Amino acid sequence: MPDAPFRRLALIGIGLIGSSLARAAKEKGGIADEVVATARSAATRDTVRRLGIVDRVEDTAAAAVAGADCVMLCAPVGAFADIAAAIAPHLARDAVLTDVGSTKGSVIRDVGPYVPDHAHFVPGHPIAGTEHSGPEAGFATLFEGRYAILTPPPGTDEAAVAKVATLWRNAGSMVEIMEPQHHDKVFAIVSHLPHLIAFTICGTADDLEEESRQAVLRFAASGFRDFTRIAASDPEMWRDVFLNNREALLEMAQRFTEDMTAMARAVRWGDASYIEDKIARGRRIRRRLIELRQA
Ligand SMILES: NC(=O)c1ccc[n+]([C@@H]2O[C@H](COP(=O)([O-])OP(=O)(O)OC[C@H]3O[C@@H](n4cnc5c(N)ncnc54)[C@H](O)[C@@H]3O)[C@@H](O)[C@H]2O)c1
Ligand SMILES: O=C(O)C(=O)C[C@]1(C(=O)O)C=C[C@@H](O)C=C1
Repeated sequence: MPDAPFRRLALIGIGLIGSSLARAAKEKGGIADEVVATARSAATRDTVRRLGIVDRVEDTAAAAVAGADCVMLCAPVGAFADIAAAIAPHLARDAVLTDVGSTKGSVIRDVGPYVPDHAHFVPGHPIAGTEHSGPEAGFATLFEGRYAILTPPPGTDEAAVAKVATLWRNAGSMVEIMEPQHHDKVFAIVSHLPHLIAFTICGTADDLEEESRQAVLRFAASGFRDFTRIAASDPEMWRDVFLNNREALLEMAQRFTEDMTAMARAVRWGDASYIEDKIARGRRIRRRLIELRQA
């Protein structure tokens, strides 16, 4: 097992992402010698105790961070400001505070002001997940071969950034450093908009009158099924992502709406070459993505 960059890791919130990292720490090593966790509800804390995936479960975030040299926020991003306010007075000297939130500008805005001078703040985002949530949904290999993006504010202690990078590399990820605004724009198009579209198309189908709806479910082929996989994701997490990447998401949604209107117009007027051209472009993108993954 590789040497761990941290002695004690405190996970604040432990669902799919936190529990996957806890499992990776136990099964792969190289993450932290000891993992402590807390969650908002007693039921989740009991589940985590029963699963035996961490060394200790604490009832409060303040108790979980005491004596930890790494604290990772793994709750929905809308809860980060309150969590940061609650844990700030309990952070150890030179503790590294990081997170896994899907938005980065909002996390820097909400958490940054609470970070005491004696601690280091290294925002992060593992680009790995599934449509499942909760501590039972995690697995140790989730981060393998995936990117982990870090968005440290200017002047962040380089040793702290290096330690968080080592943690993610040992979990199996490729680490990239990005500007938070650039991150939010990129993930608005490759992650947040696709989820918004999936939730919306399922809603559109569900709004159809009862008879057609039964047909929709009965004859749902893989195209619609692929959307329902994404649409099965956690409502609280995605509500927070949308509301905390509002500007970039609205810009991408606007561009998408314009492109969809153009496509609908081509269908209405029978513009075969426009339609074929757009479909061929989608196909090229899919092929390029597959080639990149194989490289
Ligand atoms: N699911 C994904 O695909 C994915 C991928 C990358 C990053 N993320 C980010 O990771 C974070 C966690 O997502 P997840 O998929 O693990 O969610 P999840 O729903 O599986 O788990 C969230 C956990 O946070 C806890 N929690 C909620 N509010 C809390 C609070 N106020 N205080 C303490 N704990 C609280 C819940 O009890 C649960 O244990 C989110 O910020 C999300 O944006 C998710
Ligand atoms: O694979 C999935 O199901 C995901 O939704 C994972 C996914 C994504 O959109 O790619 C979702 C949210 C993240 O912040 C990162 C990854």
